[in-house]
Amino acid sequence: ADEVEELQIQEDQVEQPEPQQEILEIEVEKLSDKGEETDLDLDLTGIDATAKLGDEVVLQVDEKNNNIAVENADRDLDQDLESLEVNNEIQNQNDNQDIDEVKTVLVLQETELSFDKLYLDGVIAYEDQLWYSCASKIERAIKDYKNYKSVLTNCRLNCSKGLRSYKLSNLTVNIPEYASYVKFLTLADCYRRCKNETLKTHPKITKKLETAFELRKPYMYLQYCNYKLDRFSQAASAAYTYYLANPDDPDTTKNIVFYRDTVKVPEDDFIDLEMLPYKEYYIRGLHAYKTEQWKDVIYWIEQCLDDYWKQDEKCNANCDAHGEITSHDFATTVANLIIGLLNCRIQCEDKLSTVYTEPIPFFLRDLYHYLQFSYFQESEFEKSAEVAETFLLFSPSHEVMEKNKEVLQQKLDQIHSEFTPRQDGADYVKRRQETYDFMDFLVKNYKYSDRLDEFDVTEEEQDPRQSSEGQEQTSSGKSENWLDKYEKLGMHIIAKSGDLNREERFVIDGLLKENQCTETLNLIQDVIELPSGAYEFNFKLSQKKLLENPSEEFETLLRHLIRAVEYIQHYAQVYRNSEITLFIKKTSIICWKDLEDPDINQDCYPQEDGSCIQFNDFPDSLHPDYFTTVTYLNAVENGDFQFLNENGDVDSSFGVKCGRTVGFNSADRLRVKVPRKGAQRCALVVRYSTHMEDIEVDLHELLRLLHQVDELRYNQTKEDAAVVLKRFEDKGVKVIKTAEDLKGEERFAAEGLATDEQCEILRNVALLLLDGYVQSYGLRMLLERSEEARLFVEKYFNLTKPLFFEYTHLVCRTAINDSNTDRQDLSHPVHGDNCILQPDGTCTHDFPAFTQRHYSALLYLNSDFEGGEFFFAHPNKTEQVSIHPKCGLLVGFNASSLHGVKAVLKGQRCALAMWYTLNPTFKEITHIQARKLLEEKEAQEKLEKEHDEL
Ligand SMILES: O=C(O)CCC(=O)C(=O)O
Ligand SMILES: [Fe+2]
Repeated sequence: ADEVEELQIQEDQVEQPEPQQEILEIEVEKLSDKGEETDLDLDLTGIDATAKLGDEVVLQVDEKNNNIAVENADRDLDQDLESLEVNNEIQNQNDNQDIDEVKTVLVLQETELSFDKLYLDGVIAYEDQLWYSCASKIERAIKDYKNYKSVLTNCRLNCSKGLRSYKLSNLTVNIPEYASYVKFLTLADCYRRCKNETLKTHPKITKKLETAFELRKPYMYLQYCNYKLDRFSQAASAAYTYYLANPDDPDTTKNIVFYRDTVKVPEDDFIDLEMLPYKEYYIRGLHAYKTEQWKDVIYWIEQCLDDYWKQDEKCNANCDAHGEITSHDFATTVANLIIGLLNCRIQCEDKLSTVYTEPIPFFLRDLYHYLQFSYFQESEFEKSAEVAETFLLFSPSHEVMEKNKEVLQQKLDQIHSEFTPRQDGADYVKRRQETYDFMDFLVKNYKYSDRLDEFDVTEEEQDPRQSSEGQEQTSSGKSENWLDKYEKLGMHIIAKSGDLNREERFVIDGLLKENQCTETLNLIQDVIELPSGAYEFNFKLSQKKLLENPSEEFETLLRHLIRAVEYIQHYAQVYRNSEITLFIKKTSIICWKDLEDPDINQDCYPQEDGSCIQFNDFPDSLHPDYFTTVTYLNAVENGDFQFLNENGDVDSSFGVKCGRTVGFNSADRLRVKVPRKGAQRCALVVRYSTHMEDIEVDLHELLRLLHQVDELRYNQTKEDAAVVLKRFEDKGVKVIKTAEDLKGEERFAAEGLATDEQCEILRNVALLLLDGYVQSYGLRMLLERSEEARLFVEKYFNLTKPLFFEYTHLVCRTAINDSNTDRQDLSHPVHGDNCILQPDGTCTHDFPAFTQRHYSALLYLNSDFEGGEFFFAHPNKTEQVSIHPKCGLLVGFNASSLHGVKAVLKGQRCALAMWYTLNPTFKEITHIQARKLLEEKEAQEKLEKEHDEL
């Protein structure tokens, strides 16, 4: 009995890893089906030539009358015939063959049709609406591309492992310099030969074509052509496959929803057609884990690991093709190629950790955790110990695993002995470490002098048109472009590295707006005091608060904070102009207040991270792996930030204010001036590392929590669209213009969303807002009407995900001069609300556009003015249809629709303008705050009223 109990207790001590979950983020809209159905329905007798390359095709003389075959005969076959060898010989090479069974056989030879040509043909077939041909060509293109890629990879692997013979291996040279070249020459020769011998086709590839395949573009065509062929599960899988590589593409998410909700393709039929085996095993393993089928977990996760190593080897081998040639100088070119190669190898782990659309943190390491736990459950303690030890190579002294290890040591009676980790895992960790160290060294000692090479540019001049469209560019071009964009958004750089003596330092203004600072300061009510006397708020604390007291305001504030952090991270990354990713290592808000205890802080230097250190404790040199940004949240007199030099003297110093951001190496010397009595000096401090394993777990955990909060809230508020729309109808809301009337998709105009009285109140609110004073009934009206409008848009467009306010404002436009009524200019030029209209008429959804805005609506408040028509526009900015506003009229549309407002000629035009988003990260905070304010005001007014009545 003793033993049983012991077992119980120990098992409880073993903690389980949290399974990662990925939930499809899907936007909703109907599948846009361009034009009428145009399927041919010719009743002809065709030949079935639906075979793939390499198949034998027997000419069938039976009647077949499906239009697929017709289409095939029509076009597909004609084209293929050029590359077919018609093998009319009777198949009698084999003497034993019975003559009666002889058939005429067409052999499709694997000849010239390579993926480049197939893809092009597929696209042409798509344009010609030859759906069958399109689908089959694209499928073949994809297959050929896969084959092509795998040949290249295998050649690389086989050559580097010496599995192929080298023709050049007899080459002997005596000059040492030449000897060092021989290795590369033999490898290159082997690779070239291998390719020529094994490639079945000889595609002509351009960078553009390769990118198209890497971004899974062929699946976009495959999806549509299969859809037209009514092959819905195949179409759904193609759409899903495309989505995974392009999760931000709104059309694809729409399509997925269409297949899922309208066509009712079962969830399991959405298959990632590019899925690598280990990912599938991982998913199975995780499923088993959730259902506590330990044997299955072991089986699948072991399989997963096996295949992972193979894919990792391939990923590493393919990095050979990663370098960029940026110089004419031999040694510089080789050095740059090596850096490109290492960089690429470092990214393999991230790449392979992406099972869905985002890398799963600690993917590889946690495979060992799943195994460790499952082996334990199956009482295979030795194996459990082995994988525990392997896990610890990835994260030495990981608390949970250390505990588990102790349990295992007791179980196995090996109290003080170490276990032996797995060889493959150990090798991996070692190689990874070496690669990191190598790269670190290079970054420190070689790459840092990068800017010295600025004149060594061999690239062609960029086509300026291309660069404005955000095409691929050299890394330096890219960041300059970004900095320009940031500058346009009001993020003004006030001091850069040149001014600040140290390479990485910068100071910018305008990273946060005044209200963002105020909001963020509102967050920091629960803080912890640090030994230095400073106060800290962090994501760990916020998780706690979110769980204990889940207010929507706090939750939204947190989302805003996370967004701000991501923004700052991006700025820092771009500023450093480094290809090395900065991972967020730790985010905190640090407030220095005047210190009650004057002894603290006497002889140490207060730091932005809330510590206070001795001068001697400053590191001797900068550390290239760590970077810090500090974004101030309030203006403080006498709370300067000071960069110090080697002697501890002030090098440069800055006053602090909301939005000012300082970036510097984490090992840089600096000092914070602690504010005077009564003041507090708060800043958002983000520390970064170039190592992925340093990534802030609390941030991920918080994101997961926020996601859960969303799901929960949403599931509580879901309501059927038809029911809601009926309710609107009963209240007198009527759609007076549909998408068709308004000549575009996802547009409507409805009347009855506000009464004359409500309009009047809102107009007054608009005017009162100018003075910053609104009475509660005005505020209530504003919230009520905007909520009705939001709900109507959500339900009218039949969105299956909730629509959130992103930005709301009341705006009145007044005619400049009432007498001037022949103006032709626009009050608001033609634009899309979430994209930037380019001169060629396309509207690009790029930074700095508000790409998070998915839908827009305007609730008009009056009609007693002249001009001021709202209109939808063509890409060339000419008018499509126009609408004259009136009270209660709601115009709703997809935020990408181009539109404008004509000049107001006479009088004043008032409207409540609203932008909505499907992404809860962008929820409007002021809306939530206004609701809170209203509650407070109403309570106060009630009190006053009671008081009056007394
Ligand atoms: O006021 C209107 O009718 C439209 C305004 C608008 O399009 C905008 O502010 O983006
Ligand atoms: Fe607009």
